[in-house]
Amino acid sequence: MSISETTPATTAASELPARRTRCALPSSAELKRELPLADELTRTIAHQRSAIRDIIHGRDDRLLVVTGPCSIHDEHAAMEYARHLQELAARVGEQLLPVMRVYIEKPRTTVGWKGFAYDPDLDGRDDMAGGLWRARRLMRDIVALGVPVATELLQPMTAPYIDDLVSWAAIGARTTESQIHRELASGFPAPVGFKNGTDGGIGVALDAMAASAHGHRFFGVDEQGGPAVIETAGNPDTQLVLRGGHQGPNCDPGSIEAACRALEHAGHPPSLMVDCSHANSGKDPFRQPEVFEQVIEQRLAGQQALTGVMIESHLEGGRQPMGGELQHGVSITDGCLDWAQTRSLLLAAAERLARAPSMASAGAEISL
Ligand SMILES: O=C[C@H](O)[C@H](O)COP(=O)(O)O
Ligand SMILES: C=C(OP(=O)(O)O)C(=O)O
Repeated sequence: MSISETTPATTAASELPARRTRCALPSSAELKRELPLADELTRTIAHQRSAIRDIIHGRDDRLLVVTGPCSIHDEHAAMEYARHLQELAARVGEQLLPVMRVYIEKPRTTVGWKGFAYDPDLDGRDDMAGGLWRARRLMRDIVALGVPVATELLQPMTAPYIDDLVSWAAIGARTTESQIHRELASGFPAPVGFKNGTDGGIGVALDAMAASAHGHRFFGVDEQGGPAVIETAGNPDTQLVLRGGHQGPNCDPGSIEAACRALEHAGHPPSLMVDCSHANSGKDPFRQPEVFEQVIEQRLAGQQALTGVMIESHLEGGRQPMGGELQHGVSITDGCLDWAQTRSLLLAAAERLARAPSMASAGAEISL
């Protein structure tokens, strides 16, 4: 369902003021009080973040695997996926560190459904208070399974509602160049991946890494919801994410080597993630395994800069339009690879990496 189907733009333009307050929201401190994190979960998340930092900085040679739906739209399906990932992680944990995509906001090229945090009931009412509450509860339930959570940081105001739950965050291709998102990343308490721009240019992501490594002061909202000057320390744990661009993919060995040279030139560590979806797969979700295989081949050939991979994956493959009766476990945004194929792909990769002499875990057996 697009926004234009729920809020007629012509009516809004002629009968409503250009901007108005629709309703109040709880502050992030209030939501965190309503849905608190137990000390044990806080420790689990600290451990997950530290494991991801170790991978990004080359202290742990496992492959970080950020996998999960393009967007969350159904908590039951998301929990089903999380339980599958929990089971798989126990089998591949020596070689791979699976992290679940729990994307509650979607950047749109023009207009469209903006995600679970905005419109959790998929009915155009935009119950954003309910969306934040349900998103926080869902992330907490997923972390309680021991599955680390990844998300995209899009609207700076939503981050404080979930920042204690996320172990890896992305800044998307449409916002990597934005100063506001670099400031946000500079104070985010977990590693952050910057995507290359939609045109394929990696310069904006390298600049973003440099900008977010610095501390910033900027206009924001404090935990109580009041206007405030926010001060950040700078985030040293950032990573380039290659997602392809208008000219096509950028995950071949030549592009990876060029990206490594550019990282080195900009003074960043040689560590990057390949997004198997988006322009790297020509937006065909079923081509993600080819891209994934390219990453594994390069790792096995000694390319240690490839520290992470991203897959858009759901219980079932493909995508479906919004509106009408929805099929369980099928994406309503970008097409996804189905869980069965995702599972086989990850088990086979773990098996191959386990046999690679350069891996710390060489020799470990994966039961297929
Ligand atoms: O990953 C998701 C999409 O590619 C991104 O949100 C843009 O979507 P759109 O082009 O359908 O708006
Ligand atoms: C929107 C996404 O990606 P990108 O920013 O690369 O388009 C995404 O991963 O959901």
